Amino acid sequence: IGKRDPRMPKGPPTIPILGNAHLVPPEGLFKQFRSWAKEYGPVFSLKFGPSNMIVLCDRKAIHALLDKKSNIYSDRPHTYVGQLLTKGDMIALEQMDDHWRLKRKVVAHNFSPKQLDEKHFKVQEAEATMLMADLLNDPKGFYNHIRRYTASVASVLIFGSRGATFDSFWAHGVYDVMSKWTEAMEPGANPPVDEYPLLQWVPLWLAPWKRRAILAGQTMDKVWGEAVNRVQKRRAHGLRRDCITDTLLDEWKDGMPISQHSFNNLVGELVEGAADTTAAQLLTLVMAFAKNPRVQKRAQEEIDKVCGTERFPLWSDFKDIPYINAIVKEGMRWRPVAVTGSPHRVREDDYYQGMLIPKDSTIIVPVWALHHGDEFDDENEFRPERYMGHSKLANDYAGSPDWANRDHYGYGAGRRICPGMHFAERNMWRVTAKLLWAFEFAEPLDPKTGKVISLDPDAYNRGILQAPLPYNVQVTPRSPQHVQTIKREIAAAKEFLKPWEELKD
Ligand code: HEM
Repeated sequence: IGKRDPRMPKGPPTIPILGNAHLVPPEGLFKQFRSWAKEYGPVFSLKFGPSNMIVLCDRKAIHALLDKKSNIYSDRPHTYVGQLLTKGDMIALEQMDDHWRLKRKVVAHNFSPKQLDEKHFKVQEAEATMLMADLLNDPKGFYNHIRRYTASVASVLIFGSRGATFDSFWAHGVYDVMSKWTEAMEPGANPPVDEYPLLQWVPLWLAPWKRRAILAGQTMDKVWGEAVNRVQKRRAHGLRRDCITDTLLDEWKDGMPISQHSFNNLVGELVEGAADTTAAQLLTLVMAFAKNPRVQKRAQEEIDKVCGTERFPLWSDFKDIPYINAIVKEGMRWRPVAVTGSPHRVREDDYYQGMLIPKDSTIIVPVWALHHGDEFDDENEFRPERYMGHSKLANDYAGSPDWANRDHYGYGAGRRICPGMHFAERNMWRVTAKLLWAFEFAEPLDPKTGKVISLDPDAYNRGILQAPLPYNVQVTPRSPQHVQTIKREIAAAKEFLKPWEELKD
């Protein structure tokens, strides 16, 4: 046990029983992947007791395996902690079976480019106007205003209720779930229970990691149970709203093809997928703007030429303001929220360039390590210019056979690639363009000395999803004309969002 099959890709030397388990740092495994790739080659392996992990820090290998052989590379590793947390009901952790296909279809249909560009965009536009209004009224609260925006857009589309302030259940509920979820699931934060199943029998009182997972699951059940209850209560009063949960409840009125718990988690998971990840990337961008006035200036020059001060940038300006797309991509490269991607599992023995990839190996796309490899000059610099040759959206590159030209791996790869990416790309483009059109972002000043307080670009939370820890920036409107234009649009945005106002009990 713990010994590497010599036919497998190379990796760090193993010790009996543990294999490489003793080498996993309690945090920062995502950075360690880069060091190991440099030492053992871009496709390397790790042993955790009897289990195998294959890390693909290599564009060509990702395409050859996850994209081209997705029929065998699209399961998920079994996770005891994930099971404790979700009771098996979570699309992101499920095996590639009929249950997963049914759920994936719901997501793909509701968040297709067509649905987004013909229907949902109006919600995104109106909420983005409200975000600008929030930043005008309370610039210091920008951190939660951005988190409110992403949660509220998702809650409108999914539950038919907006979170007008961060205090609203519809805005903060998802963050209550996610903070517990990401801590409980961080690679390295739990004992290797999947490799040594005996650990499952450690009693609860001796296993804080188990208690943490159960607690995270209880929070999840409570929040999504309440969300669905609120929808059902509203419907019992004859109030049907235009949203995904109502549509599914109508469609499945004669019987659900999944359990109630699975349904609650499915709709909840969509808000989870949408809110925290997108907010993390947007908060990364705001920090990058404050630290890089040059980037803001270049973007604003492009935006001003197209929009002036009289109107906001719109999605229809996408082609005319190419720097915004480059900024969004550079944010995904520089600080990808899913630092180690989401693990896949291979169904059968396979070979890559003569190396054995044993059945049931966990396959990792080490997103942060790929994005900080030697192919990027000054990989620690935030420099959108590196993406100026990539004028398309992420899905165009992910679906292309030209693997060498892929923009980034922030949404994963293969058949499990993020089904919310069309939604995320549009959210990020819209908000980034509008924020830069309206505001200047600068690092904060020390009130006593008047000196600039430099923001720490590495101050991120731990966990499988990493967002900047709360920080301060100065947010200043660019001109009175910009302020006037925002104010002019607020009434129409509020009116549009009225049908999704939160109901009072
Ligand atoms: C910037 C925003 C986002 C990022 C960076 C992101 C990233 C990811 C990644 C890395 C995966 C795993 C892919 C893989 O296994 O290879 C994933 C899966 C998933 N994402 Fe996203 N995501 C984002 C936004 C969204 C949105 C807006 C939604 C929902 C509308 C969503 C829903 C999902 C779901 C349901 C899965 C699981 C798919 C499966 O296992 O089949 N995500 N996402």
